[in-house]
Amino acid sequence: MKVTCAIIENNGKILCAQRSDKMDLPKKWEFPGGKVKNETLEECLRREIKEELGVEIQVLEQLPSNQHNYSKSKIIELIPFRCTLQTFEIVLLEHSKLEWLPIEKLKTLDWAKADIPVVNYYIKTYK
Ligand SMILES: Nc1nc2c([nH]c(=O)n2[C@H]2C[C@H](O)[C@@H](COP(=O)(O)OP(=O)(O)OP(=O)(O)O)O2)c(=O)[nH]1
Repeated sequence: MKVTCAIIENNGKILCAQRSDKMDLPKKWEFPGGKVKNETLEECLRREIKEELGVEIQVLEQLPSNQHNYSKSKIIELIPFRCTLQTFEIVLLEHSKLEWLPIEKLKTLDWAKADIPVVNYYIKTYK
């Protein structure tokens, strides 16, 4: 299953989102995004960010994907993109919490397993 996610940068901080109790991987931190349907990766990302946060984004670049096998039936290819905001009124529509963190603090969160290599790559590349 392909999943896109947005590493949204603003004022030197990165938007991190906590999954709600109703989602799978409850309470885990992630980058907002979701499953790719019949659309391009960028279309998926823009659609998901609008659905989850109510904002428009600019997509800057695609970063290396990471595959993680949560179980036999749940194998995720997480495809991250660096993004910025085009509109700024964020609303919490699906997640339980949002945090804007500086790059040095990203590691303090309890990330979904598939995100850990993505976080590590981002820190190594952009700090
Ligand atoms: N969005 C997102 N999902 C992630 C990340 N890391 C990670 O393991 N996942 C997993 C959690 C989910 O099992 C899957 C994404 O599915 P989802 O439920 O968020 O996506 P969706 O909005 O398309 O879901 P649905 O309600 O249409 O079923 O990928 C991440 O950083 N962002």
